[in-house]
Amino acid sequence: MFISTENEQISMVLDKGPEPLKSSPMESTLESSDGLPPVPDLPDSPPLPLICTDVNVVPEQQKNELEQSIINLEGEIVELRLKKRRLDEKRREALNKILDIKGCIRVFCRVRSFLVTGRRVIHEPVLTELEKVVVRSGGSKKEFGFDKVFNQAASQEDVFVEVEPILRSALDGHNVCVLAYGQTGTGKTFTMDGTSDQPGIVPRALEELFRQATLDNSSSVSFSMSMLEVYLGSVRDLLAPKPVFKAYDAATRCNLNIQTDAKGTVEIEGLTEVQIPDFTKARWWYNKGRRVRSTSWTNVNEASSRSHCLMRITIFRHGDGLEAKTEVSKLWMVDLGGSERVLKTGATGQTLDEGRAINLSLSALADVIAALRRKRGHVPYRNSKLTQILRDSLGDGSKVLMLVHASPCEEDVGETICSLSFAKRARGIESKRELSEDLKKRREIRMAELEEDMREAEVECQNVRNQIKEVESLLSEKKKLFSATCQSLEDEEKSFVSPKENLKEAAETPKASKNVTKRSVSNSVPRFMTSTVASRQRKNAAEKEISIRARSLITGSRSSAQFSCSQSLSFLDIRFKAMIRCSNKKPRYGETNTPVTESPKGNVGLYSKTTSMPRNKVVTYSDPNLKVTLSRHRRRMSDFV
Ligand SMILES: Nc1ncnc2c1ncn2[C@@H]1O[C@H](COP(=O)(O)OP(=O)(O)OP(=O)(O)O)[C@@H](O)[C@H]1O
Repeated sequence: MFISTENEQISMVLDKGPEPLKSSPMESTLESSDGLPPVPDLPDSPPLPLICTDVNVVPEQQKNELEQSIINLEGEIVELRLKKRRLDEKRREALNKILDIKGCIRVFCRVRSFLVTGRRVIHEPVLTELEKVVVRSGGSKKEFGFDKVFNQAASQEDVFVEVEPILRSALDGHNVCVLAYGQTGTGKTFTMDGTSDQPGIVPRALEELFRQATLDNSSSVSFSMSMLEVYLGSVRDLLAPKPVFKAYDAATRCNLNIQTDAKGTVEIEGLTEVQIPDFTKARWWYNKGRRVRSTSWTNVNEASSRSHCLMRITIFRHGDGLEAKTEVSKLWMVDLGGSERVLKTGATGQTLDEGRAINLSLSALADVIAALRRKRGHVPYRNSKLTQILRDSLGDGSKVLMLVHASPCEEDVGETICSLSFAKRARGIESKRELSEDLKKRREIRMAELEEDMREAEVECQNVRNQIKEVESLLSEKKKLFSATCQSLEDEEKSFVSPKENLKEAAETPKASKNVTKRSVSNSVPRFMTSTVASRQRKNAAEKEISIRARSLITGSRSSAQFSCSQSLSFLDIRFKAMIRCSNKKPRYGETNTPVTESPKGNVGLYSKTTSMPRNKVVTYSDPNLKVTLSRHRRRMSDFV
């Protein structure tokens, strides 16, 4: 029976039980090159079907096919990346338009919950609606509009959901600034940092950034982090190495220089910038910076932040093969110092100075935002360190999100009104309250359309990303297969020794073969494993015997070729193979082969196909019947050996 395994590209002939097999007629007419008689023709045997595959041509053809499919797959990847880029641009555009409609400076309000103080809450002066806060004080009522209001029951998750789109904008290449503003003790630090069980915006944002970055496999995104505080009008590096801090005291606080280049890009001289390869590392650096931040006890908050704490994430978006340039954007997350009436906090001495400095810089921030809102030519960035640092992230093309915090308590009403008025100024003409109902409606419809476009582009983009992943993995498989095929061809070229040469080698004098053995062995094994004179003689004797027996096998005189148990003849022995090949008149590399046959009595026939297989070719059989037959075949061979 002939079985051709498609994958391995080999043909094998297996015995047909007791029925005698006949070698091919063509084979019987061929004369052995070394003068050995040809294998006798068996006239009674039925002619066998012949399936021959030239193993020497197949790898070459396979190599060419693989090469072509690699080229095709690479082309497919390029096209998919282009498509992904177009979809990404579509999504970015839609998001940008949404943010523009919503306003480049968005203002949210969060009203803190009542703290457990033991005091009974008699009157609640602050009422919240979806986009409105109403404050009642001394018989009067004041209303403040916002883009979004978070009431006392709002969770950290609720807040983050609204902040997330602006993070996407930062990843898309815009400079973004998220600011927490409000009176001391209203929950700015709680919103930004949170606690271990209720993480705030910063840890969530870091996690989200890394999540988004891993989604996009075609362009690589990397992040670096810096942290600083603006304390008493000077800039202090929160991630600086320790020795700097040891020498650090009130008089010699680090005062880093702020530089602005011709393009308006801000750089802070000497500010530590650390690479953050993953979320864990980012969190570690962030906690390190937080621990260094200046806080002190006040009447209002026992761990009151006495400075503005700024964290900068620099986003580097390295383009794929098609777009080599790197886009850089900044995401600032700022926990501003508490706006407070210094007398109320009971501050004296240095704490009083800290309060004044905070208020001064907050006022400068309010001026900058007001100037931007009015689109004035001159924006007073230089009035404070805070506004100098944020210069390139507050102006044109940037997105600003201000979270104003308010206290729900009666005794804080005055401060609450101050904070909400600040927010109102910041919102300015962006406020929807100034728009007519009709215009508001049209804007909402447009935003809904854009949001739909964005979602569609996102889903499509994800599909394309998945497709790219699939094609890339297929490509890598093909490449592996290709290099294996090349290697196999190379090995075949190297290992191919013509039958004549083999026979010649086998018949050579012990001296000559000794040299060959010595050379090859000494190159590959340790010295103690090299052959001795006695072992070489034994080997030569065995080789001669192999040669004689193989000849007798070929001529059918099996009885005269009994192998002793102590001598082993490898089925793959190159000389043995060469002789068999020769006796079959096996054509040379690249020519058509003679099929394998096995003699009816279970003894050896010819196996020319297997002998010419590339050495590293792994043959597998998926057909269980074939496995059984092959193992029987192998057993016979070992019986013979
Ligand atoms: N939404 C909230 N839910 C529960 N607790 C809150 C909330 N907001 C603030 N707190 C608690 O109120 C206290 C003061 O909050 P936090 O320190 O965040 O205020 P702050 O505005 O940062 O003050 P400062 O300006 O003095 O630093 C903290 O104990 C905090 O846990």
